Amino acid sequence: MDAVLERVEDPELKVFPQGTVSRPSRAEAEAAVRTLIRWAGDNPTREGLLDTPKRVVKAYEEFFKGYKEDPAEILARTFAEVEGYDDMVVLRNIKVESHCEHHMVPVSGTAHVAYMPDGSVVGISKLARVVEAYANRLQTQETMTAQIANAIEKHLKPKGVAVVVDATHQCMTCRGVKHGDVFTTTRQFRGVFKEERVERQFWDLVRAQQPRGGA
Ligand SMILES: Nc1nc2c(ncn2[C@@H]2O[C@H](COP(=O)(O)OP(=O)(O)OP(=O)(O)O)[C@@H](O)[C@H]2O)c(=O)[nH]1
Ligand SMILES: [Zn+2]
Repeated sequence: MDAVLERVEDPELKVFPQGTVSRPSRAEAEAAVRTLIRWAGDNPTREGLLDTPKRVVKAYEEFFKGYKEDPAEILARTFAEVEGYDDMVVLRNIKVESHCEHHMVPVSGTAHVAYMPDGSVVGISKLARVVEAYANRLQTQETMTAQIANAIEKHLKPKGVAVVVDATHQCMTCRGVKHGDVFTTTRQFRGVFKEERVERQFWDLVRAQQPRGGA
């Protein structure tokens, strides 16, 4: 009989995304990897595979560390001393390494994140950290894009937010339909970024080819 997953608040986790379930032990997670190795048709007790469950579980800790990160905390510190700076802040080409919730295989790409400050600004690295916090969880690209926009909107309360994610899904390139080179683009424009003029300025900045390392 399938184990019944009960919804519990794990004290080790700071964030409780919808449906968070009781967390198995490391030994249980390693045993699950041994099961998958046997399912693939190999022998988990042979020398080359002996330490693999340990490595896979360690890798999972890294891939899914976003569940322990709290975007509210990441965006908590803002700076108001900006000499009245009142235009958009755009971070282009933030690296995105994620895993799709349907196949748990890599999704790789980039995100462009912008916001229109309303008085104060946030440390720019924090925007990249918010992208990572959601990328390091299981979700669809659409969900991740909306989550990033929602977090910035909720915690920074800017005049607007724009998030564009461009990514390839290995579940489409390495298996299934096997269509390589397909990029999926998802976008969320909120507040003033819904205005055509502001959206155009955003795209102009995203597409601007500035020399790297230049002034
Ligand atoms: N919308 C969306 N779909 C995704 C994302 N990641 C993976 N998918 C799709 O999720 C779908 C799952 O479809 P299913 O029919 O349940 O699974 P499947 O049999 O493995 O599908 P195929 O990939 O077509 O072989 C597939 O079409 C995937 O391409 C994502 O981030 N967003
Ligand atoms: Zn997938």
